[in-house]
Amino acid sequence: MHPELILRPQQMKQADGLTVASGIPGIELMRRAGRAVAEAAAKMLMKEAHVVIAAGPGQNGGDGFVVAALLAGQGYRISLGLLGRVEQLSGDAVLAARDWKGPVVPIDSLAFDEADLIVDALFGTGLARDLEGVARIAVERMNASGKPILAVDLSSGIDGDTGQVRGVAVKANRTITFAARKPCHLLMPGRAYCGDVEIADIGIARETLEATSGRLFANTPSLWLDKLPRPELSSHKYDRGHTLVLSGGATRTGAARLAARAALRTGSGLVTVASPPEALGVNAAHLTAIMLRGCDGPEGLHHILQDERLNSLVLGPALGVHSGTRAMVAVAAHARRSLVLDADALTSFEGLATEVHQAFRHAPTVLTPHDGEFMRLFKGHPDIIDPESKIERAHRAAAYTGAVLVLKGPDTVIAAPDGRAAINANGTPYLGTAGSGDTLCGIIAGLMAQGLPAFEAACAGVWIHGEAGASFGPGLIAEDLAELIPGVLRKLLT
Ligand SMILES: NC(=O)C1=CN([C@@H]2O[C@H](COP(=O)(O)OP(=O)(O)OC[C@H]3O[C@@H](n4cnc5c(N)ncnc54)[C@H](OP(=O)(O)O)[C@@H]3O)[C@@H](O)[C@H]2O)[C@@H](O)CC1
Ligand SMILES: [K+]
Repeated sequence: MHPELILRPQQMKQADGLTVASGIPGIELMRRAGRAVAEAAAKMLMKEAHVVIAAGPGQNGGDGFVVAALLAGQGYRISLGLLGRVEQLSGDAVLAARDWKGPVVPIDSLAFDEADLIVDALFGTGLARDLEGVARIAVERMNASGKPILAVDLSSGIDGDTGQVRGVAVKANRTITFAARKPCHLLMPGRAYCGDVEIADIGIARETLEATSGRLFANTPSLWLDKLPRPELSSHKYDRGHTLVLSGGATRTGAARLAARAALRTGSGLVTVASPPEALGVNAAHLTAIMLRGCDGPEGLHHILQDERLNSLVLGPALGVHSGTRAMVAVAAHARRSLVLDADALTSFEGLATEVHQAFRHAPTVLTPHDGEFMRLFKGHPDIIDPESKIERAHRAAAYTGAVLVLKGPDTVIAAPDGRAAINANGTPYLGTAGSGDTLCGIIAGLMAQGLPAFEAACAGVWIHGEAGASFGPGLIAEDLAELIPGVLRKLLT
């Protein structure tokens, strides 16, 4: 399978159509889909177990009929309930329903409480509106039963494209999807509702999936591994870039050091902390391999950047929310180095997004807001903050600023101004700890210092950060993260 591919519902429909046109009948695809679900169900069941199948009015329901026939043939006890009437079915679902020789009962008479396993085949990618009435009650009863639920394609009630709940949705333990993941398998809350997702190959060719999938990906190493820097025998530290991290004032210096250490651990050949004069003492007391320079405001930064070897900058963590920070961002953007902006560097532009309109299109720039920072930065720009899809929000912000957007959260989305986007899925709740975001900035800047383009650096950085956090688990603090980076890189590079 191709884990980086994601197909939006419309694109999946297109891939399905092309496959049928190439000579594989739709009912054959449906039978393969149903077989994959039946195989997964059988692995979850004892012999002669009772399987309750909720089938919907479309092709997702058709898959449900295939599952029913296959599992009945293997000796399982099946109850199948349909939303609507058999005569109302259309397309391949009609053929699939003919294969099922057992009774079809109205969905509201299904006894979910008596199931050993519930198969949710109510709605898939064709969900068109919020669940109401009988459909809504069926989902609520499934969830209330406490029985294990296996979803066909996706949890019914989840919007395949945005991952949002349409009124109510099935809390599935597991989902079998077909050919490729859909956005809802990675975006929250859909990811949580779908449970463990398995991709079943139903014979749709890779070329077809690639031709229809567009520029949205799952953030897996296959996206950027070939671009990850690998030092050669003849490499010199100066070949591996020089990252500059701006420090906050005397009582706010830790964030910059966290970012700086992460950049160094990620392979930036040299790293310097640029510190306000009054904070030089405290920074000096805590730095060893990382260098230190005094930097007095925007003019100081302008002066330091006369050194062309400083090729990657981190600006924002603990810098303070004020016009001085905005001026520093302007100097950095003007200097045309790789740039990572986070925290105060973003919040200082609260309500002033027009000041960053296309500001970053001349140099590789990555903005790393969480939802709150994103909303503050683009306040007054409903076209950017209102779309329901997180991918769309990130896309629009990237196009507006000319920067790569890392819209952080449990389902971090990375979007480039050229239209590429990736959804990350390896994050861990343990990353929600003070200083974790500073470390992420340092990783991304460290990768850009070594020549990785902004989008790949952001994707790789988010993934490495997630992997580092997950490898530690409970008790993780930001100081641990930088020390975990070598282990993650070792696995990627060897
Ligand atoms: N693509 C592929 O390669 C393959 C796809 N396959 C399968 O097909 C699935 C997609 O099938 P699909 O397009 O028929 O959509 P599906 O999700 O069954 O729902 C549509 C039906 O629900 C109805 N409806 C919608 N919303 C509603 C609501 N809120 N409340 C009530 N009703 C609502 C809607 O009615 P309408 O909107 O027309 O009134 C229509 O009747 C896909 O997920 C996968 O499982 C596999 O067989 C293998 C190959
Ligand atoms: K479903």
